[in-house]
Amino acid sequence: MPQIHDAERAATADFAIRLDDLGYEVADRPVLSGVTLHSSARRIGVVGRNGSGKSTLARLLAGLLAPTGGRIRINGQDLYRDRRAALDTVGILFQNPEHQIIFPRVSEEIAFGLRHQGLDKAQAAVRVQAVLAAFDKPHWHDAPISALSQGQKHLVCMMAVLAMRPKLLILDEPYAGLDIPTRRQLARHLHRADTRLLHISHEPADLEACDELFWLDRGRIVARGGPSELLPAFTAEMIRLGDLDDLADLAG
Ligand SMILES: Nc1ncnc2c1ncn2[C@@H]1O[C@H](COP(=O)(O)OP(=O)(O)OP(=O)(O)O)[C@@H](O)[C@H]1O
Repeated sequence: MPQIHDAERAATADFAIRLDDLGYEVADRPVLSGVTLHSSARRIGVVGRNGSGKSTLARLLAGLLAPTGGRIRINGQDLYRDRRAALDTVGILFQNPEHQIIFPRVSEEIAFGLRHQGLDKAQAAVRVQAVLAAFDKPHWHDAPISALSQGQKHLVCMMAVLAMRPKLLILDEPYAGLDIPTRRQLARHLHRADTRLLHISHEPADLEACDELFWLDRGRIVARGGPSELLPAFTAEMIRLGDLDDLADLAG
């Protein structure tokens, strides 16, 4: 039905990621070069092998790093310069929950970002209870995070980020090292959440549900497309590379 199509387009068109000729250098060495990516898709995937620049791209998108060249706009905003807008716009989940978690108890960890967003203590407490209830974990309120498993720590990070109601959630390989049931459970929670996703991974299976994909190779976007065309091509190339005996790429 064309009306639904138009309505869907209008709903997604109001949120856009625009990267123009983005570059990032460390000590004169390019990590990302000439990255141009425009998308209003609800679930965007970025696939690339180890060292292709994925985590750097995630941090740039979240406004945690400043580009050394080009321009990034998320919803028209420069999130590196406008930290307040960044807090309200983008959440990020990292590979390792230990890099994200600061506080000893679950409720404190979830409340932290909310207080930064400007909620007072009572408002944050209400939001913490609500998110714990939504994930069926009210009994985790005072739980010491150090006693949780790796998968449970990932879930705490996810709850803390989603409690802030980001418009865009960036996933930087958050499922690495988790078993299949845990990955599937976390993925199900995420897909229920009312947020756009930008999922970064070297694992094609993580990205099958994306609407639009970008292939990052040696700091450049080398292909763009839907999962059914791009993921088989990526997998074939990874197998081809894996069959070579050349480890030069791992030398850094
Ligand atoms: N601050 C930095 N200092 C030195 N080198 C860096 C820095 N940040 C990134 N790099 C280099 O840039 C390249 C891309 O790193 P990045 O972590 O973004 O890749 P990645 O695709 O996320 O890799 P992986 O999948 O292995 O996590 C690597 O060669 C890395 O060593």
